[in-house]
Amino acid sequence: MTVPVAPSRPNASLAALLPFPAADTNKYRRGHLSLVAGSAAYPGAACLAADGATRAGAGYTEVFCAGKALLTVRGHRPSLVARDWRAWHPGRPSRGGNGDHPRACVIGCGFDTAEGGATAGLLMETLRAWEAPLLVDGGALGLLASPTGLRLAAERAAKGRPLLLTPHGGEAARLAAAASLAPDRDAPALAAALARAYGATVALKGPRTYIADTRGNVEVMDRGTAALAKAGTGDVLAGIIGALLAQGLSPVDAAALGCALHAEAGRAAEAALSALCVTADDLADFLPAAVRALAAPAAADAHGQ
Ligand SMILES: NC(=O)C1=CN([C@@H]2O[C@H](COP(=O)(O)OP(=O)(O)OC[C@H]3O[C@@H](n4cnc5c(N)ncnc54)[C@H](O)[C@@H]3O)[C@@H](O)[C@H]2O)[C@@H](O)CC1
Ligand SMILES: Nc1ncnc2c1ncn2[C@@H]1O[C@H](COP(=O)(O)OP(=O)(O)O)[C@@H](O)[C@H]1O
Repeated sequence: MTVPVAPSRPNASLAALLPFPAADTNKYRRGHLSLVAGSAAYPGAACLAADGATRAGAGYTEVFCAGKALLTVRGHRPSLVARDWRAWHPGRPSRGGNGDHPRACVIGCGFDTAEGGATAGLLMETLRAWEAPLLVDGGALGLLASPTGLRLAAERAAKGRPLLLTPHGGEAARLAAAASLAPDRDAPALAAALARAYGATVALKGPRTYIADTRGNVEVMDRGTAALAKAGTGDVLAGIIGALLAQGLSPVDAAALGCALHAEAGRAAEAALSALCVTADDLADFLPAAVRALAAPAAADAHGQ
């Protein structure tokens, strides 16, 4: 089974989506990202996602993590606001209302499925009650791959509440099995089928990343580098895309721009550090170079025509 795939967007279209701040903005108006991430086993994933989010422009990044991860997250960056995830209440209305105070939530980076009940409860309650855009990543994708997850995803779609999934190949296989999708699909067809089954925008990650929307459109992002094939780079990507959602981009635009920025940051890191030595910890520091690569008029390379 094959589906038509649109090519990577040109630089000019991506650059037009960059959410540079207005002169009279404030930290809340710029976008408030709630990052429900970081178990006792994987506190680093919350730190990596928060690095991506803050560098990608979120005005306020708030991490809700396991109690045992709090010290690690608080010590990672002074600008991060870190709270115990028992204080996460997805049904509470946001301060300032939606228009003046745009919000998004990323859930699942560093969720440890062995933690079972606690993380499953966080995901299911967030699917049910969180009205603003929601990105599900990492260990939460394994929890979503269940009859309850499928039902809550369908209920979100029926209410028009945006959902975005960022699986790697292993996580996509679990999501497909839970939705009884035949396994013999190529990556673009799998992304499209998952988008339909979960009523979500899907960025199926890999050497090429396929972004499928809920109407059956699929586009590829093929600017990456094998330097990105290291633990934790996906957590940084989730934070970047979450920050773009919080700044008002639609799920498909946030995925397209976020994946392109992540890939450009990987290439800039590779140029400085070599493909061997790049780590996920480096990526956020190369996001400024990625922004410049997309935004500069001189960046009209093969992707920019
Ligand atoms: N520093 C940290 O704290 C890190 C935490 N992480 C977290 O660790 C948790 C588990 O994530 P993992 O991805 O390690 O484990 P998973 O168990 O979710 O997935 C890995 C399994 O999927 C299979 N697989 C198939 N196709 C794959 C593909 N294209 N890419 C990767 N794996 C593929 C692998 O063979 C492996 O068996 C997540 O919550 C994640 O966010 C990881 O992101 C690594 C870094
Ligand atoms: N060979 C490759 N070429 C380009 N990009 C890659 C390659 N391998 C992995 N990536 C990218 O690296 C990231 C890995 O994400 P993921 O598998 O979720 O890692 P983790 O769970 O460790 O954070 C994805 O954005 C993926 O597209």
